[in-house]
Amino acid sequence: MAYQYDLFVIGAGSGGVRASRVAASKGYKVAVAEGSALGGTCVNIGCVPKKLFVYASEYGHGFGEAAGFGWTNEGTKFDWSVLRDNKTKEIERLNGIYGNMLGNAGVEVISGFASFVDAHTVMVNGKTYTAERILIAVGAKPFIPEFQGSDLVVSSNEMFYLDSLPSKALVVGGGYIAVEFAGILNGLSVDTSLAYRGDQLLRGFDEDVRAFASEEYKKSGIDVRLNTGVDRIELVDPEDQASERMVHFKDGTSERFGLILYATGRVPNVGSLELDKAGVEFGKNGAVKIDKNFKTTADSVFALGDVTDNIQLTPVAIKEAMALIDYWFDGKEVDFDYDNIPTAVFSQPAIGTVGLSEQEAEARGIDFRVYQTDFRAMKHTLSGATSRTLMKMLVNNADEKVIGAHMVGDYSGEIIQGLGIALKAGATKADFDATVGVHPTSAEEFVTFSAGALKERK
Ligand SMILES: Cc1cc2nc3c(=O)[nH]c(=O)nc-3n(C[C@H](O)[C@H](O)[C@H](O)COP(=O)(O)OP(=O)(O)OC[C@H]3O[C@@H](n4cnc5c(N)ncnc54)[C@H](O)[C@@H]3O)c2cc1C
Ligand SMILES: NC(=O)c1ccc[n+]([C@@H]2O[C@H](COP(=O)([O-])OP(=O)(O)OC[C@H]3O[C@@H](n4cnc5c(N)ncnc54)[C@H](O)[C@@H]3O)[C@@H](O)[C@H]2O)c1
Repeated sequence: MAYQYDLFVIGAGSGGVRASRVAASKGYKVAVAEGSALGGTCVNIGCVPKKLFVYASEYGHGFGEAAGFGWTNEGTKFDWSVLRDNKTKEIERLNGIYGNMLGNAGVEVISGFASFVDAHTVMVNGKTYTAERILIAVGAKPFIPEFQGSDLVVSSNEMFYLDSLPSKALVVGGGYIAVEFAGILNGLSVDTSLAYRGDQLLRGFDEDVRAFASEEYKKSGIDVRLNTGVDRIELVDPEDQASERMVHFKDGTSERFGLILYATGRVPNVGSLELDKAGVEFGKNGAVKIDKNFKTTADSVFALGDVTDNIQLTPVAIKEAMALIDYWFDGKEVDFDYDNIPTAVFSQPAIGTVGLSEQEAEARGIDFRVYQTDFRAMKHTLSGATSRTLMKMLVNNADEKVIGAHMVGDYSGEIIQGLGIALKAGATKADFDATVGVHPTSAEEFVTFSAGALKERK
């Protein structure tokens, strides 16, 4: 049967743009449907605007720290609307670039939300389109639990377009988005509390990293409240939707906040797709089920990125798209390596991590040793800040390979990228030791770990 397209992609985000652009450049007739702005979560309401906000908030600490270096800065002021609107202009510029990129590659961009008619047909704005293959790349959306007053909170989506900044905010959650936005708000002089229901922030990260980061967040001015749950939320003035919110915590205390951000996870964005019409099965939270070649339970339908609820990172969605292209065009079975994916949390201080945590290495029964240090970075000898940097490295005793590297401190995100290459290449502790350091940096600690830094493990 003849189809209108070789490939129809649903969602022009990190994975969808890459898959459609490369497939078109290799000769496929491709269309992509996008219901919102081109570029998806990362470009519009994720990585990019978030990082711009992080830069903005770092100045909040920077002006104070500059005094120790001789600067006087009187009368510094922050105007939220300037940051928000300059950010939006930049994002609109990127939307245009994405449009051009897709157009130049010959991809037809269809504006609107798509849903399935069958395993080879989708509908957008009442019009049907047929394709030999369909790729689901619709990403994820914020999950906010339902409780009394849950309509009075915002998700990360709204944080990028707030009319004004509150003087006092509560962030609920303990993952990437919670700690990143707590840092942003705190740096922008908002009195910020971070409430997490568990014992420690950042579940899944190395335990030393979690504890160290948590302490550093406190030092930076965030009111970190662990084992803290919200019972219900009310408007302080029930007649005024814009009034402050009264948060009643589970321990019986109550407190007013101007803004409450819920960063309590993200779930696959499959609500509008009508997956059952295509015979596409999904599991927990709507995660589309795929095999190792990204094929769903329908032979003509594939899925990748956040909608599969695996590792929710932009470079992962992009690499998955490239692996799928290799499978389609070169018949290469996908063998995606989900180990050793470097990642950074752009909190303040930032966290960089690649490979195994100490707890993961233990759980895998590996015989390993740990080098660990924490120190005051040179900048802070004059800045007056009390913040410290943590570095940690795990080495497999069996083959001497470095199996994990972790850092909490300035530039962690930048530093961990290079270490990601080293781990991917199978570098040993001896390779690290043989590498000449870059002086004076924090990063050089990773090539100078000596026996003195061996951690005594229980
Ligand atoms: C606040 C925040 C900060 C983040 N920061 C980082 C970071 O610093 N680094 C990092 O690596 N990752 C970060 N992420 C995660 C990253 O954004 C995602 O992992 C990535 O965007 C996933 O790509 P994707 O292609 O799966 O989906 P998305 O980029 O989400 O794209 C999906 C697209 O599909 C569209 N869509 C949905 N349904 C339909 C439909 N029915 N029809 C047509 N279109 C549809 C959506 O509008 C969207 O544009 C962040 C996420 C958030 C929320
Ligand atoms: N720098 C980055 O690369 C970056 C930045 C932001 C987001 N992301 C990606 O986006 C994903 C989603 O981020 P996220 O922070 O929303 O999710 P997350 O899964 O990292 O964290 C969710 C947090 O909410 C808590 N939570 C869940 N349900 C709750 C409830 N009912 N009540 C109270 N707390 C609850 C969880 O315990 C957890 O701490 C991340 O896992 C990450 O992959 C990456």
